[in-house]
Parts: sequence; structure tokens; C-alpha cells
Amino acid sequence: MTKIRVHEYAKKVNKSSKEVIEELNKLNITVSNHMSTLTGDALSKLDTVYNQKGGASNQNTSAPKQDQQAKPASTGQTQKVEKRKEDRMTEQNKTTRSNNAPQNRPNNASNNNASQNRPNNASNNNASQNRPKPASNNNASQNKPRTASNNDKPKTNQRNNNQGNQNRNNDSNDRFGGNSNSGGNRNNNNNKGGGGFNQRKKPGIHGGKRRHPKTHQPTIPVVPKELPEKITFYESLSVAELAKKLHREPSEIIKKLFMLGVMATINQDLDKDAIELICTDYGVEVEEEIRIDKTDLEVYFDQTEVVEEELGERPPVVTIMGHVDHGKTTLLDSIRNTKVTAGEAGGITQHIGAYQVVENGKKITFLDTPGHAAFTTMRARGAKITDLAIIVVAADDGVMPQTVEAINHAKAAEVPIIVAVNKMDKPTANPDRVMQELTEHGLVPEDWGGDTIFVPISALKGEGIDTLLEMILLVAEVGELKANPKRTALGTVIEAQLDKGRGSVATLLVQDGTLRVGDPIVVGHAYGRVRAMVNDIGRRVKEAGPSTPVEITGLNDVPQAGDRFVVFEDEKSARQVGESRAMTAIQASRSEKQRITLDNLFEQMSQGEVKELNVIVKADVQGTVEAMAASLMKIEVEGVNVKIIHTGAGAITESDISLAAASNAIVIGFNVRPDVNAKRAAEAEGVEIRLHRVIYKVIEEIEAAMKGMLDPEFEEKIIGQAEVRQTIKVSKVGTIAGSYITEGKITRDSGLRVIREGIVIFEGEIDSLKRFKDDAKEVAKGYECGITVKNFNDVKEGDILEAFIMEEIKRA
Ligand SMILES: Nc1nc2c(ncn2[C@@H]2O[C@H](COP(=O)(O)OP(=O)(O)OP(=O)(O)O)[C@@H](O)[C@H]2O)c(=O)[nH]1
Repeated sequence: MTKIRVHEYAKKVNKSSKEVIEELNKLNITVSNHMSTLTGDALSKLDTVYNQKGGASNQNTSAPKQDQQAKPASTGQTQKVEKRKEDRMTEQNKTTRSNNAPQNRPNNASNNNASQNRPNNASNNNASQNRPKPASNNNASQNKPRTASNNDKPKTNQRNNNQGNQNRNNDSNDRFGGNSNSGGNRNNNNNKGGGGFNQRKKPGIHGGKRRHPKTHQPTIPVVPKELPEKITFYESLSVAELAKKLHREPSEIIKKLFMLGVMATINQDLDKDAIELICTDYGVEVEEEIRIDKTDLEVYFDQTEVVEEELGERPPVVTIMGHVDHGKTTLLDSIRNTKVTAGEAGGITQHIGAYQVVENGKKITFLDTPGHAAFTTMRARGAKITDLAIIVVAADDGVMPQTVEAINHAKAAEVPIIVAVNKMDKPTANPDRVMQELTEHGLVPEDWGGDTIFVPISALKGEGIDTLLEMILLVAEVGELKANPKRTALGTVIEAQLDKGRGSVATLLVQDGTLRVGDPIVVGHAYGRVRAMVNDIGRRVKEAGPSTPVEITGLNDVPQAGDRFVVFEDEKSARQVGESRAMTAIQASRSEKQRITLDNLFEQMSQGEVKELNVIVKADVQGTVEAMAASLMKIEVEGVNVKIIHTGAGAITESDISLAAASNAIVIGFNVRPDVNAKRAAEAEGVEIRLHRVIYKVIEEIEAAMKGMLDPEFEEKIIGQAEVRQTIKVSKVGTIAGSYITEGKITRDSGLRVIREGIVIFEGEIDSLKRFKDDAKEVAKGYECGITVKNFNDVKEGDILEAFIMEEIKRA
């Protein structure tokens, strides 16, 4: 039996619920309210009452008619209106879920009614009130828009529609059994999807949302990421960067640092030590990255990959050095003329700074600049291009100061030496004496049990030249000089100048690889493409292999002797590197290398940059030089030795400075002064000159510097210089030096040195300083004055008076 509620029945019979309840009471059927359900018995009783009264049945009979008439009207007339209603319904569903129940349930009831009693399709009237009903009737056509709206608002609509669908399915199953499978299936499909949602969203929209974070948090436990095995860094890392690399929170790193005694903030840069401390604590390996500076041409020299199978023998590069007039130029010309011009008849001799000769089928490259100026210039700029040095000593003159300098230059550059004993044609030639003297400088002839090759020659007559060349080849062979002609070229500038017609012209010595016309090239801070190449005999060439000197054009600027050159793969990179080098050229050259001074010696020692203190000792007499050298050698300070690279008697010269610059040495002058050129060179090169008058003070000072205990308070500053032009002897007063101030100024309270021919003969104080007859506080450059020196009366015309003060210096 089907059931129907009181209010539904009331409607059916066109009565109020109250009337129906009253009628029921009359029939002794108790109902509590209009929602009470009427069972079969009560229904039939009621039907009897109202049928008798001509209510429900009459309506029922008329209903189908109305319905039949109305139906086409309603479907045909306004489907739109239907749809709007439907939408409104959906809206209602959205807002309250509870509303659905009473709305849907009556539908079921009415549907059931419908199935029982066809005319009760009048309940389609209900449809106008209760949307789902007609919707279920027109499943196929009306489901679609609804599905669309589902998609629009999946959360709410699907849930509501599911209920609708479920109801509808029930309806259709009840009504059509298995016949409406297709429609049922479709709905079931919907149900499946919706069911999923329903299950998840059971507590409601908000409930669902609220539950979200609750369920998320516990399901994703904070498991720290695994530590990396190794991290790398460049220079430093901030705490945040380090944390990221270690896959840890910055706060954790900060905590760790704190425990290790380092207070840090998240953006603070950590130094190498701190980074290592943290990484060690985590057990992570750490490595500092070394980035290659593309613009540093030296890098390309150091990085040269050695491809053994591509290596080939290369000619030795030879420099000729020696004392003035001992025959260097004559020897270079002699070799060149006999070997070059003879072989290349008609060849125009061209001086490009270097040339090549062939001896026994093997090439030798000679640097065409006699003397060690060029040699040291290049070495000072870090370019090592010479494989072998020939020291020319005139057999009739013997070892001279510049011979010794040359030897020391070669030794400092660790280059093998061959001694050419020249002018053997001269009757006064005494080669034994030369050998003897050279032994004292560590060059012992093979005949005497040493390992230095001595070759007697006459450069003028061309005698012994072949032997000399053979010996060069022999020494070169021992040195196993190799290069790879297949790689791109790199090397050094021998000389360069600006030519009016050709622009920048540079002689390059290819040290490795092969240089070709058209190569993009960076030379020092200049760059360009090799436009044209000319060899040492003036011939145009297309390529130049290892140890070949060539003159090139095509650079945008003039490089300097000793500059490096490197060929690049493409012009763009060459330009980039060249331009960036040009920009930093001046700065770089100034701050390139910190020269050693007694002030920074200890610092450089502590940083491991210096293991030896190279010293050049110059003194007034040879005896003092030796004594000083011996005392300096005796200094014993842990971790560093004194290495005397050159000694000599006499004033400090430019050559001493260039040797010091090339060898990162300091110059100690004992009772001697640097000459003008040496002073200028020392300033330009940043070479330190220490001048002293007492041996033990020199030793003390150097020892203190090595121990990092150099008295930092005062430094001597020379404030001026005067030349003694006239001397006047006055009894009781002593000798007055009528002087002219040539440099700076002389003050009354300054210290004074008397220098005669570059040698300090007295150091003391000024007794009186007068302009005409008046005492003067100071006398400036360009003025004359009378000076008397305390406790010294032996001033002579031509002496130099040097004024100095002790100035407090600030140390970094
Ligand atoms: N008798 C003789 N004279 C020579 C010989 N070699 C050079 N001379 C002469 O010595 C003088 C100096 O020779 P140079 O070749 O100019 O000497 P240098 O070493 O180049 O001299 P600087 O360039 O001034 O350093 C010249 O007059 C040469 O002719 C030689 O083997 N025998």
C-alpha cells in the first residue's frame, strides 16, 4: 500500500489540511499534523468521504483532460520558463540541502501515485512546483543543461544533483523497471562521480574545506632533505645560500653557527673557514671553486693541454748578454750574416728584434736585442721566453761588472748558460783568465770538472761561430724543448711600435702552436686579426710555427715588449677579452704584483707567498759588499732564507733595479746612493731600496722584518738635495759649504749626508743654515745658501748634501 501525507491528500481533494484532519478525527483516525502519513485504511475511508461529497474523484477524472490539454501547451509554449524554474530549483538546492528532502520526497510519493494511477499524472501539476519530477520524465532532454550547470559548480551542484539523480533513478526504476536502462545508466554514471564527491565532502562545503589542512599537515611529515655529498662555493656564501646548498633551513645554520661561536644573520656572508666548519659539522665535503679569468692571458699559458703525440721539437730561443764592448752586437751580426744572408742571397736584412738561423738542419732563434735590458724587461713582466743565455766575455778584458750582472740575470731566470770567450783573435787574449774569473761566479768549465760550456770565438772574424751554434743545439737537445704546432698560437711580444704607414707593428715570438694570417688575436691589451705577417728576412709568410719570430700588423693598439699574445677561436671573443684587458690595463699593470718590501715581507711570508728574501747588495767597496753578503746569509729565521742574487761595488744603477724588479728583490745600499735613473726606475717599478751606513743595522733591520717585528714608527724621508758649489774656510766656524738647492728643500733641523761620487762619506746634522748672513729655517729649490755640517769640515766642491727627516709612518 502506498502512503500519502495529510497535506498532499488535502491538496488532492482541494481541501485544506485542517479540514482533512478534522474529517480524520471524525473518522476516529488520529493524526498529529499535516505531515502525518495516511495509510491504506485511512485513505480509503477518506476517499469514501470525499467521493461521496463529489471531491477527489471528480477532479481526478477531469485532471487527465486538463493535463492532456495543458501538457502540449506547457512543453510547446515555454520550455524556457520551465528551464528558468529548473534553474531556480537548482539554486534552491544549492542553498539548503534540507529543503531537498521535503521537496523531493513528495515527488516520490506523487510519482508512486502516478504509477498506481495513471490519471494521477495530474501530479505533473506538482511538477510545476517540484522541478525534479518533470525533469525525470524528460530525462534525456533536460538532463543536459543540468549536467552543464553541474560542471560549472561541481562542489555544490553535484552533491545536490546526485540526490536528485538518485531520486530520479528510483523513480524511473520504479516506474519503468529495467526498461529505462539507458537513462538509468547515465544517471548511475553521474552518481558514481557524484558519489565520490559526496563521500569526501560529507560534512558539507565548509566542513570539507576546513578538514583539508587538518588532514594535510599530519600526512606530510617534515622529513629533512638528504644532505648533499659535496658542495662547492666561490669566494664566500651567505647563510641563506649555504642553507640552500645543504638543503637545510637558514635558521638551522644560524643555530649551528651560534653553537660554533659565530653570530650570523641570514644575509651575512660566511668566509671559507665558517663554511668549512658548518660543512664538517654536517659531514659534507666542501670545495672552493676556482674560476678562470678569461681575460688573463697567463691562464692560457698555464692551461696548455699537452697532447703528447702532437708535440714536436722546437728551436731554442737564445739571448746574448755581456759587458759593454765585449762584442755582443758583433756576434749577433756575425751569426746572422754568415748564416742568414749567405743562405738567403738577396734577402733584405730586417731587424725585427729576433732572427732564426739554421745549423746542421736545425733552427736556432736569436733575440736580436743585445744586453740584458730586454731580457729583464720581459722577465719582469712575467714572460719567460729565453731557453738559453750566451754570456759574451772579451778574452782580453775578462769578467767585468756587467758580465756578473748578466750571469746573475740568467741564473735568476734559471736559464742554462754558455760562455762565448770572444776576441780570441787578439794577441792579448787570455781565455784562462776568463775561465778563472768565471769560476768565482759559479761557472766552471767542463775541462775543469764543471758543467759550463766555454766556446772560444772571434765574432769579428767569424771564428768558432759554428762550434758555438753546435753547442747551443746540444744544450737545447738536453733541454728537450717541445711545442705543439697543431694548436692555436700563443707567445710573447718581443718589440712593438707604431708605424706611420702600417699602424701598430709588433714582433711576436710564437712559443707554442702555429700563428696564421687571419687569426683573431689578443696581444697584451691590444686585439685584432693578424692582417699580414713578415718573417725575419722580410718575407711575407702565411703561418709561423713554435719559436718563430714574426712581425705582424692588424692590431688596434701598440702592445709592449714582454706582453703575452693568445689566438682565440673567433674575433668576438678576441675583441671581448681585448677590450676588457684594455680597460683594466692601467690598473692591472699598477697593482699587478705587490713588490716585496721589508714592510710587507712578514705579511707575504705568513701568507706563504715568500719563502726567500731576494736581496741585491750594493756597497762603496768590494770588501764591505762581501762582509755584508756574508752577514746577511747568516740570518736565520724559520721559514725564510735570505738569497743574495747580486752584489756589486758602486752606486745603485738602473740595471740593479730592473734585476730587483724581475726577481722581486729588495736593494740594500751600504754607503751608496741610487743614481737618478735608478731612483726613477725604483719608483716606477716599486722596488724598495734600503740605504744604510752601519752593517749591524742592516742585519738588524732585515732580521726584524723577517720576524715581523720591524720597528714601525719612523721612516727616513729625503726632503732635499744641495750641490756644493764653493767652500769657504772660516776660523772658529769651520768650512762653509756655499750650496745650491737642486731638489726639494733643506731645513735647519733636518739630518744631513755628505755624498761624494755616489758614496756617503758623512752623515750628521746641520750646524748652521744661512741665506746670505741671516739664519734661515729652510731654503727651497733654486736658492743658494751656506751650510755648515756639525763635526765635519771636509766638505768639497761638487759634493752633494742630502737632507732627510725621520717621519712617522702609518702601517696598514
Ligand atoms: N778583435 C776583435 N774585435 C772585436 C771582436 N768582437 C767585437 N769586436 C770589437 O769590439 C767592439 C765592440 O763590439 P760590439 O759588438 O759593439 O760590442 P757590444 O758588446 O755589442 O757593445 P755594446 O753594444 O756597447 O754593449 C767593436 O769595435 C768590435 O769591432 C772580435 O772578436 N775580435
